Amino acid sequence: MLSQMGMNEDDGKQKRKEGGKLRECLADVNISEYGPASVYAAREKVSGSDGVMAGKAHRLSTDEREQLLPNLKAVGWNEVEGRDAIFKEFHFKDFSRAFGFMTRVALQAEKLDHHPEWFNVYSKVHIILSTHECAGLSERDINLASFIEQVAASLS
Ligand SMILES: C[C@H](O)[C@H](O)[C@H]1CNC2=NC(N)=NC(=O)C2=N1
Repeated sequence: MLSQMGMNEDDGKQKRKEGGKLRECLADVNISEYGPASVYAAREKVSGSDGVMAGKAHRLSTDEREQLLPNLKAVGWNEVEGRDAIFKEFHFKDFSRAFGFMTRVALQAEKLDHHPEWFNVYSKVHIILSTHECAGLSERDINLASFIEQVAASLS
């Protein structure tokens, strides 16, 4: 089977080892905490009667930006030219850690109902955050960026 895929026995062992690393990266992720029930419960908790997330995301004011953006810029986030959004490129030791990072962020994004725009190639992850509903940066982006920084720090 391995030879059909152009791999030898050692390659197979390496792939199995890397797969184990991915499982390691996710070992402390409590999936049940992010299960569908808790996702909808979380939305229920914050959404109004019409099911929309409470507090429509408003674009950050100038004062809010002056207060909130410097901390993110200090850890490598940058404003996107020509768009009201922020961007950061993350580098990990290998694909397993990069994908473990994305998995944890994805689960939280689903729980918050606020999702990143992202690109992954092997150990690199590019993330852009902006709020589609207000076509710009909102507090939801700041909150998600803060969560993303915590996960990245735990996998560095
Ligand atoms: C229907 C769904 O709740 C909305 O489309 C959510 C989903 N995730 C989202 N993610 C982002 N980044 N911005 C949004 O406005 C947004 N809206």
